[in-house]
Amino acid sequence: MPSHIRERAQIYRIASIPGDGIGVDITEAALRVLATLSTTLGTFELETTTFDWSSANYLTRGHYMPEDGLTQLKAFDAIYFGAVGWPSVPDHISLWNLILPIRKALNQYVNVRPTRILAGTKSPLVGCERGDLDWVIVRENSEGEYAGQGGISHEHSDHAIGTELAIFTQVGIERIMRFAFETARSRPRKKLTMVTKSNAQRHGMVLWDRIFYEVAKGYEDVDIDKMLVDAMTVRMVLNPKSLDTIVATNLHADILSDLAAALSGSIGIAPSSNLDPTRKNPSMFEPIHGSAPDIAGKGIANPVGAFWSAAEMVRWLGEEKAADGLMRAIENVTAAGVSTKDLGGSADTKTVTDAVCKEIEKLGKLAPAPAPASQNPHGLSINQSFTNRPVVTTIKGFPPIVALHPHMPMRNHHLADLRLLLFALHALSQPIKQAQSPGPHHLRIQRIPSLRVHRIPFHSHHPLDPNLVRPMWLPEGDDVASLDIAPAVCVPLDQHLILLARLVYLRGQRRCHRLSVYAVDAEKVVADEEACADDENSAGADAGDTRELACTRRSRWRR
Ligand SMILES: NC(=O)c1ccc[n+]([C@@H]2O[C@H](COP(=O)([O-])OP(=O)(O)OC[C@H]3O[C@@H](n4cnc5c(N)ncnc54)[C@H](O)[C@@H]3O)[C@@H](O)[C@H]2O)c1
Ligand SMILES: O=C(O)C[C@@H](O)C(=O)O
Repeated sequence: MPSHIRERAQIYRIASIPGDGIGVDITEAALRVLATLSTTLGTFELETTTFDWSSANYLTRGHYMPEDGLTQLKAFDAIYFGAVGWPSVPDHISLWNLILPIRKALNQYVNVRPTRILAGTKSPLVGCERGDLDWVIVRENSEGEYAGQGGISHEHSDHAIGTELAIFTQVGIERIMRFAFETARSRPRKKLTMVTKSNAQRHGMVLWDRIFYEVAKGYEDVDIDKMLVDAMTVRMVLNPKSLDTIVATNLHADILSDLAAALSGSIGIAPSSNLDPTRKNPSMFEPIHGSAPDIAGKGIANPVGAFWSAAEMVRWLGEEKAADGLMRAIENVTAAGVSTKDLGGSADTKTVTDAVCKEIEKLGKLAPAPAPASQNPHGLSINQSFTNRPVVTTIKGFPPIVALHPHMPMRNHHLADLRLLLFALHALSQPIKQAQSPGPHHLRIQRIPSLRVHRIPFHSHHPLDPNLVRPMWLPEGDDVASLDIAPAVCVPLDQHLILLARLVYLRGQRRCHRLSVYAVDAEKVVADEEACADDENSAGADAGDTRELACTRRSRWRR
């Protein structure tokens, strides 16, 4: 890597909610493992804030979250959750005052629950070997029996009536189906099984069936089948190999995923990701188990599900290699037979955690050096690897360059999705400060914030397809005066097309110009953005020639 280029570790802000019972033990263990991962790899940092929202505090304060709890969470890049629920508080109070409002308010409409038999562990199913059970359950996470509709009338009489209304909407079903198809398509077997109960439940479940087949038309490469949930339990036990990706309603998938976890060895190993695929809100990662009051405080909870959830969080944040490393470390430990009682071992939570940390450190020593950044002939330097994580590269004399390829589970086939590009704009609209060292020309971004953007009533033409008008996402708090996105300059760089664009917007009272550089190829969308200036300073910053532009920027930022 040329000496004038430095890569900075990416910083992510994590909200940690340990909750109750073993949620506290496994969250502590997971944060330790994450800290070891971050220190060992040096490619990312986590700034963790812990919230003491628990049943014990509910009993003393009268609430789990404060009134602005959900707003507070929105400021983070991701949420790490332990478990909630304690015998002294009715379960529907704990669930409906903490975890369910988070899932709902933060639009986490997908719950991904992978299950497989980890190295060194055994399924209770006779003859079921590693590889015979390798599933991803996609749980609809916002509606069904969890919609919160219903009530109790005549409560204190012999005629009490309780209703629990299951709500299924076209929008809700379609979006989960698309996510499930994309998930199935991304896996080697490209196989999706849809689960309902459309024989007995003749409205919402029938709608599920219909939409499943409609969405399937766009995924002819995915092999599909449909099961009734009762028969599905039989198939999971008797023919686990016949399944791969599974999509089911909120309630059905909740139940099936506990069964799946048990069939893969223990509920203690199973992870989950509550995702907002739009990435407008932080997603939440948690093991699927509860607070396990029967073993709480004994230090014997299996932390593997918590570690796996942490790996999924890191992956969602874009740190693929770190996630793979963490999974390797976990499986090296299970393969060595270091496991808790639920998996047939005798280790406690701390022993397993220590072992995983040691494995991470060992793997860190073997890790190859990061790929060097490439320098294009026009003076713009872009990280060559175009990985899924945001890469911040600082170049002496230039503002930082950010390469973003947000990990989009919904594959976007458009070449340059403006939303992604504006993520980069938003990232750079955060305070950029002149570093104290190493020199006056060295600029850096303090952090990449969570992608808090809001939709504004504004549309623009797609840069590559003038007929395609798309909604835009803009930096929070900034008013757009005008937008000028045009492929004025196209420079081929390693098989990537570089487009320049100019965004003019108001920041407070100032009028700002922002020049953007987009690197695009057929499969990836990478936004590479830089240069923002007050109006009076931006003269000459026209997208005429890349080399000239680079020079303009250099002199402007040197002042
Ligand atoms: N997402 C959540 O926060 C969540 C999920 C499920 C249950 N809950 C709540 O948790 C409380 C207890 O629920 P439950 O008993 O039905 O389910 P649970 O998952 O807490 O426990 C079920 C059984 O599995 C064992 N177990 C769970 N996790 C384990 C681990 N990591 N290592 C070893 N053994 C483990 C427990 O000891 C228990 O025997 C309830 O209040 C419930 O509402 C919360
Ligand atoms: O969502 C639920 O029903 C609570 C718990 O079972 C879970 O899966 O998180």
